[in-house]
Amino acid sequence: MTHKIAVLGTGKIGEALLGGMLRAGRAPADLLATARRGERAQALRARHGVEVVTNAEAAKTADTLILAVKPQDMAALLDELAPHTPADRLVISAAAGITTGFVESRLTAGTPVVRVMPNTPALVDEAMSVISGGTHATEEHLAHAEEIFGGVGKTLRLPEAQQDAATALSGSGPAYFYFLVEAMTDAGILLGLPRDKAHDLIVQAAVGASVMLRDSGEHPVTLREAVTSPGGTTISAIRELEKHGVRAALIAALEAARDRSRELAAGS
Ligand SMILES: NC(=O)C1=CN([C@@H]2O[C@H](COP(=O)(O)OP(=O)(O)OC[C@H]3O[C@@H](n4cnc5c(N)ncnc54)[C@H](O)[C@@H]3O)[C@@H](O)[C@H]2O)C=CC1
Ligand SMILES: O=C(O)[C@@H]1CCC=N1
Repeated sequence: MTHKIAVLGTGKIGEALLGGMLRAGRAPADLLATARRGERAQALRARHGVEVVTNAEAAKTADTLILAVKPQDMAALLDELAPHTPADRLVISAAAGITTGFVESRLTAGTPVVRVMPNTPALVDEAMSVISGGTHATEEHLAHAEEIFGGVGKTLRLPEAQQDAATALSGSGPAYFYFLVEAMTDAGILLGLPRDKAHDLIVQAAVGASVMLRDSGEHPVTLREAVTSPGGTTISAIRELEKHGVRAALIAALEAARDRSRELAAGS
């Protein structure tokens, strides 16, 4: 019997995962999706060729349920699923803040739950997915989650106590880089460059820097020092970044994201 995987709540991250599982070679017939609105269900069928069913149907039919609704919608979804979800289902939650304990407490006792924090580069198979097991998750369940999320990028196991921090770093992380690109493109406009050219210059600088960060084996400080010529342009820019407290701003920003993840766990 083939192993069926259902994505429940197929929004931005759910659809990214669905597409990734298809690219990784899973047959559309081995996947299910659920959606709240009819037009969304139709769009998912048309784009991915998967069956879109009710949450109850997904819980009855699939062996693995990936829950990708907003944290604020999780309690309602779990209440809907509980009567239809046998305890042998592997339940994977991708929601920020939501603990495995929260999910376990609303499902049949003994249900294995894995918490995963992916990110949107799953769309291009460059995701970072941080994985933690709940009370009843075995090595086999964790390996299965790694196999699913490994199809769209890298995976890393961390203790669940570090998931809120991981959410601040890698879950939200891509947004910080988009924000920086946006801001630096504005700087290009100020310096008189056309917007499209400024965008291309900054994006390629970001891609080049990212590949070097990943592949060179060098520390970021070493890489930055290699760009920073004595008496040159880069150090003039770095002085302004330090003067404006950009390092402190980033530390405070990620701390705020971590705190928000904790608040979401509390249901606010
Ligand atoms: N967007 C991101 O970069 C990341 C998001 N996440 C997590 O993924 C979850 C979803 O986030 P997004 O995809 O950004 O939000 P989204 O709003 O795009 O997707 C949520 C989807 O769930 C659907 N939904 C809500 N209740 C439902 C129900 N009872 N049955 C079926 N469908 C239902 C909504 O209609 C929507 O399409 C959140 O918990 C978030 O914390 C995790 C990592 C990264
Ligand atoms: O902003 C959010 O809450 C979600 C979780 C991580 C990335 N996006």
